[in-house]
Amino acid sequence: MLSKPASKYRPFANVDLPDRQWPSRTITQPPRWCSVDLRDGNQSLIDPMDGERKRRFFDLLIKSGFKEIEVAFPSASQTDFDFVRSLIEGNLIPEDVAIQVLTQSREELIRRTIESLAGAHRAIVHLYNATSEVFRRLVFNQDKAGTIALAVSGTKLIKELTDQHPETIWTYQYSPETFSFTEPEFAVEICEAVMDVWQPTPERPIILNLPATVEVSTPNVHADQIEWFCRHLTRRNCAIISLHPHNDRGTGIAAAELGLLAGADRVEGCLFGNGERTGNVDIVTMALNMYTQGVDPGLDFSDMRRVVGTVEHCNQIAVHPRHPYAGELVFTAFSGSHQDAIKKGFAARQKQNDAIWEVPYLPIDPADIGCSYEAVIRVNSQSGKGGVAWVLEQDQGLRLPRRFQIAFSRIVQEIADRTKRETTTAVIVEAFRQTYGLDGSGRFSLVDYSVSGVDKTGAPRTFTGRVEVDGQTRSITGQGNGPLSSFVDALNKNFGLHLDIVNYDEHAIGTGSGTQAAAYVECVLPDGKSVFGVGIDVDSGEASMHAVLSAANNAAGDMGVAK
Ligand SMILES: CC(=O)SCCNC(=O)CCNC(=O)[C@H](O)C(C)(C)COP(=O)(O)OP(=O)(O)OC[C@H]1O[C@@H](n2cnc3c(N)ncnc32)[C@H](O)[C@@H]1OP(=O)(O)O
Ligand SMILES: CC(C)C(=O)C(=O)O
Repeated sequence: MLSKPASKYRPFANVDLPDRQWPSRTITQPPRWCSVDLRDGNQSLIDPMDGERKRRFFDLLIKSGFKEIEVAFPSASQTDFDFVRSLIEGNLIPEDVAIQVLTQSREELIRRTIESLAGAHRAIVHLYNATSEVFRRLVFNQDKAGTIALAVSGTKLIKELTDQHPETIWTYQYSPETFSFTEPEFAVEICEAVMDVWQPTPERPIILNLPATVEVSTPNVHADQIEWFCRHLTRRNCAIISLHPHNDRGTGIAAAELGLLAGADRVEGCLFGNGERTGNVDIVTMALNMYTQGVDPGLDFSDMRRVVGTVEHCNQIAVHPRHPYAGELVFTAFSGSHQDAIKKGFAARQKQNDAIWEVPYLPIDPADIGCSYEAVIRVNSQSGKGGVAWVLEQDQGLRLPRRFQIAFSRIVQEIADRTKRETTTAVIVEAFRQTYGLDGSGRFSLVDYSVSGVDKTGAPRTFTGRVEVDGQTRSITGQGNGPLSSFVDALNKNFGLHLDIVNYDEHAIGTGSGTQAAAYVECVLPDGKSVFGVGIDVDSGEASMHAVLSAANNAAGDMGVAK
């Protein structure tokens, strides 16, 4: 018989909320953020952080603008306890930052937790116990009353102990752990019981943290759960509703965003989504998502590479190269049509000169998080002319005319196909220099020359010069209306070429005393084929002569030039 794994699972029951309000709301302000990297993130690591790594992470969180940071589970280990002490005794916590610590509802653990906080200016004591039916039955062997009693007894003890230390500004946080699969009525009931003990006020609210300890439903169900909870809690104005989504179904961010629409005030999560199993909600992504909607998240990730480096060091886990906003490849397009659109977007941006960001395929300006535009386009066999042209412009300041781009991109495409790997900037530049003789590899080189001046009769101008071809110097002359046409005439006559210039372009490279000129020519041959040439020189006249010679070198390869 075929096994049917799907029959092992039950669908998640929806919340009864037909008049839900959240779908028609938008996020217009950031939540209160709380980083739980040093606790929930830390407890998921193969090797939990030592004091040095915790300290580096803590400093990063402060720099990034977090005002609430869960720093430890002090009763878990001496390392965690000592870390809390080191922050307090070392006076390392800014006045406006509250450190948060987690504890189970067990007397000895609570006492140790409060002990760790002695002397803190501001502290959030966070108590949890699991409330869902399956945990009550399988893990705690407890009924609902017993589960409430555990939360209430822990809250009473914390109240008693914190009341003995009025020098600290205390906030109390309670988490009905496994909220995401707790009966909504019971979640409200247990939180009300905890509030009855703590007696929060609008001025001194309690934090009710509603964790998706395991993500078990679609994000809309999570939003319904949060809205239902907010609407049924009797003293809503005395509570900060906090979210703590995990990412088991890969929709932690969506759940958190919809949870905010549903009325939550606060979000707990980790940078880059570290955490148990598939992680906590990723605060970096959530914050930058807000950015892209014109909402200032109130967190600073403007030096993203430094943030990534520190987090990788502390967690000893690499941030994925495709991680939203932060991955090293997220601003890089390899494919031709993406490159084309990005290039056009940047060109339009230079002209439009306003503050609105509108570059196709780039939801955020890389500069906003400290990234340059250099890596926005990289070239491989999936790339097109726009990508190759971008690389040459960024690296060499060259702005190839459209038909020139098409011709050169075929050469790059051939390299990419042959090597079957990324064609780096260095390889593209080298291929360009070689193809157009900028490296001196062409058969022809111009030794010296002069062109007769214009006279009043309009007589043709005469090119007289010496050209080295295959190691031998030859004197040549030719006539034309200008320097270029007379040079072309001389080359055609003396070497059996049949060049006809059909396009000419030039532009400056750089500014000031280092300015150079780049000149591009396209010539057609008798068979209708085009050959291209480029010349670069401080003098624009010289640049154009070199461009013609470059085209001649390419034509010579094609035509079997007479010696
Ligand atoms: C969803 C979350 O992230 S919750 C946070 C989880 N984080 C951690 O567990 C990391 C830190 N934890 C630890 O270091 C240890 O678990 C400690 C120090 C807290 C406790 O260690 P131990 O005393 O050895 O207990 P153990 O780890 O086996 O925990 C299970 C016991 O705690 C009880 N328990 C679990 N949660 C709670 C709670 N919130 N309140 C009271 N008791 C609890 C269980 O019922 C079980 O009791 P039992 O042994 O009588 O059956
Ligand atoms: C303790 C709680 C908030 C938790 O970490 C979880 O439920 O994931």
